Amino acid sequence: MELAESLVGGDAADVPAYGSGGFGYGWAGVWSTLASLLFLWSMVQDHLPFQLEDHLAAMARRVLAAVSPYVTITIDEHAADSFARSEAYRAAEAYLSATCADRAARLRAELPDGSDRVSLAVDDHVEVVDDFRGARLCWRKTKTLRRTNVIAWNPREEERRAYRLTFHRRHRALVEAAYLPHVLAEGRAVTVRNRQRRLFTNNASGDWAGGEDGPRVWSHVKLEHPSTFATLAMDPARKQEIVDDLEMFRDGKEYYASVGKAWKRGYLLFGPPGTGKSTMIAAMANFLDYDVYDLELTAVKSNTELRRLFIETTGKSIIVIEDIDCSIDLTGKRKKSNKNNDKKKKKMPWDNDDDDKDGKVTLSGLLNFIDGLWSACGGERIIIFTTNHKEKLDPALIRRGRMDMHIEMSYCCFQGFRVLADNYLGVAEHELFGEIRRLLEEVNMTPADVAENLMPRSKNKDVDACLGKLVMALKEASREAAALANKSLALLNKDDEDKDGDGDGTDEDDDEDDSSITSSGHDSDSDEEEKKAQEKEDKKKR
Ligand SMILES: Nc1ncnc2c1ncn2[C@@H]1O[C@H](COP(=O)(O)OP(=O)(O)OP(=O)(O)O)[C@@H](O)[C@H]1O
Ligand SMILES: [Mg+2]
Repeated sequence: MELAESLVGGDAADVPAYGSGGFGYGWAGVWSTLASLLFLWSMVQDHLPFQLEDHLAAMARRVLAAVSPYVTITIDEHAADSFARSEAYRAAEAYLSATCADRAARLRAELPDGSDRVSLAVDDHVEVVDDFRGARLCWRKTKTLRRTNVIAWNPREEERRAYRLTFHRRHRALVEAAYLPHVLAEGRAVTVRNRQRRLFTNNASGDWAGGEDGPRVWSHVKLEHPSTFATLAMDPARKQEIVDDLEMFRDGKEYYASVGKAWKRGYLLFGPPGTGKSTMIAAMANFLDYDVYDLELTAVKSNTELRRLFIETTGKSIIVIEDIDCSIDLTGKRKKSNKNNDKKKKKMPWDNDDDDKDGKVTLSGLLNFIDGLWSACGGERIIIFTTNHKEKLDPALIRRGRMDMHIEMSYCCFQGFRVLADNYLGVAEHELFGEIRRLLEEVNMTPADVAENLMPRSKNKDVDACLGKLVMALKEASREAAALANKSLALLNKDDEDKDGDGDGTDEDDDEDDSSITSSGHDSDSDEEEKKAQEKEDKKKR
């Protein structure tokens, strides 16, 4: 309605020649008189001072508005004092391209920035008629040259473009209340359908220097990952559950509003490396048609920066933090140096910082990012964390409401293998399938490894050779697993024998082992205390 209100400020002077445009109200005489007046007007225009000319033009508009049964609404390309294209203009353009372009005699082809698809728009000064609930609505794109004494670098800056919507005044209420909101909604939907999706990454805060349109906190490239749910290898029932959940989210705006929940949803993807967590994110983005914001948390220096990054994301997007356990100090305390840490471990922003110093991302900052008041602004956002070690994550971080759905990405099952075999080799059945099923039940192999084995080595897909290669790899993995199991068993037996030999059980090593097991309870208690103390400290700072 707000938009409708603002749009209805247009004048009624630019009424097109409806005698030929299809309105047919028998005003031919009036229009021909007007045409003569306009001709006369253009003749005298050049000889009048500016002020007088403007005055006469305003008067002519008033006279015309009084006698004409039509109303014209103008949607300018640029709102006053703005360089950016007005949203209403873009929506009208997208709406007309999608709904009325096929009726236009003259079209203009454009290749929008970063898109591969040519878009067709109604050309300047071409009239198209739209029907809406029995009302006929006439659209025309106009282009006038702005009169200015300033010489512009770019001649296009001189042009003033606008869409003019003309209709009979009896439809005015309908247009304001229903048609304009319809154009806006449809136009936005078309823009979303046609847009090139983007993959964003956060810039280091030192590079946030402001441009004309504000600081650039994110940079982006085209999102071109080809993964879909059809190509994702996993248990089909679980896959369907995820698809249903995503659909429910995407279409759930009213539902979320009705239950008083912010329109956002969190997914935790966990599992060993190579089981398809990142692939799943791409499949989700492709399914929902959302942008992806890949948040590199180690480049964020403070909770304030984190909030800023969130505010700068748009709706219809997935915000991803990969390997969350490696990106933040989940205990809220300072990390101890640990040489045995994961190979993926990244340098933390607080590594060289004093703990008491302000300016670092804390667990509570991250919790607020996901679930605080700010997280609700804008809506329609999905937040995804991935991890190889779910058990390392703070329960507060992954509780329902923050991470609503926990999805385990696991080793390749037979159903998953079938998807891969179909994708990579185009086979749905084969005599080796039975053996592969049996081996997959025995051995843990990631979908990444299965896929690599199935990948043909030449253009002529040799299905037998590829499946044979997989069988060999599975057998090899099975042998290795058996050897490892034997080795572990032998070590355990040796340990038992050592203990029996010691008798008193006061071996130093034993003590150490025991303490690491029993102290885990104590450690976790003191961890808990330290975490609470840290959170209090954070709150105070804020
Ligand atoms: N479930 C799967 N379905 C289809 N392809 C998969 C699947 N899992 C892995 N792959 C293949 O293996 C490659 C690696 O997978 P991906 O990067 O998604 O693993 P990941 O779980 O994110 O690993 P990491 O924990 O190391 O980040 C992908 O490019 C894809 O080709
Ligand atoms: Mg990954």
